[in-house]
Amino acid sequence: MTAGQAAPSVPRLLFVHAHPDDESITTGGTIARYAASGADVTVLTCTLGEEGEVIGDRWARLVADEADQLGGYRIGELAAALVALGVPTGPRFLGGGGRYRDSGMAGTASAAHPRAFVNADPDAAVGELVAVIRQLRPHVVVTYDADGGYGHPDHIQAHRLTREAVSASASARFPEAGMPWRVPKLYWTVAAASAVEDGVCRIGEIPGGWRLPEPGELPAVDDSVVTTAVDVSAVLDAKRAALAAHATQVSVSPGGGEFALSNNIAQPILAAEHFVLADAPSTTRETDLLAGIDPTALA
Ligand SMILES: CC(=O)N[C@H]1[C@@H](O[C@@H]2[C@H](O)[C@H](O)[C@@H](O)[C@H](O)[C@H]2O)O[C@H](CO)[C@@H](O)[C@@H]1O
Ligand SMILES: [Zn+2]
Repeated sequence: MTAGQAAPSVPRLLFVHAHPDDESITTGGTIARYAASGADVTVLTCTLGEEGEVIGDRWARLVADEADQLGGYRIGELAAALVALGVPTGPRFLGGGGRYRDSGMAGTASAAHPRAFVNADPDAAVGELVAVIRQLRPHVVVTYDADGGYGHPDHIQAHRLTREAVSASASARFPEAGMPWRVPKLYWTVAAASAVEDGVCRIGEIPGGWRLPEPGELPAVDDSVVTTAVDVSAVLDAKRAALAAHATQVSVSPGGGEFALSNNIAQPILAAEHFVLADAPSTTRETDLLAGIDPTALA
């Protein structure tokens, strides 16, 4: 083991996300569950979220078109969210904080920024991610599916770079990035359509100004592609607290059953989080990301 490496027998999971808030929105319950179980959990965030909108008036002028301070502020939100999820090591950014900038939603001018994540040099970014993987030696890596969950360019970029880095980590590429490490399981975080539909049906009273999603409006995948359902019902308070920590991006309803982004579209806080195990048979069905892995056999 080298400095910063976890003990061999402790399960190690790496979550690769595009912006501060994604870790809590899509995988907050899973992070909290495995952290609470004693696993070594790392959240790697690719940008600072500089191009986000801001909920409320207090910090509205931090946005990119005004003070352009939102990225720094969101580091603090991410730190608080990770405390709520039980990740003691705090925020960690691909290439170091500020290396890559939030590219903005598809079709926006911010994608032209030289540091925009979508403009990252693929070899450089993959090499940076390989170095993280080889240092952490994760048993599980989680990121988005090829569509980035809902098509955000930074999410799609995170998928592409993570997929290539997981493959490269096991190869002789990037010899300066440490000893090769084969990641046993690579997952995409997804939202199972049946769970989303059921959750939306259960939404009761919502805050003024929010609205219910239109049928099919929330990102979701057909249940048939989902390989893994992780029960997070025991850690929903931690997930709610983490969502609330991202207060410029996320609002949680007073009853705690729903959240909304700055678009004020109510989304259910689900008791299960769903994943697709990359390159696995579509018939795979599991309830544990670590299924089939013996950490003691993986030094
Ligand atoms: C969850 C997520 O990926 N959020 C991103 C996203 O933010 C959305 C964006 O501002 C959109 O215009 C709003 O309607 C929506 O409510 C927001 O969630 O894109 C931002 C810019 O790239 C990013 O900072 C934010 O983390
Ligand atoms: Zn995002």
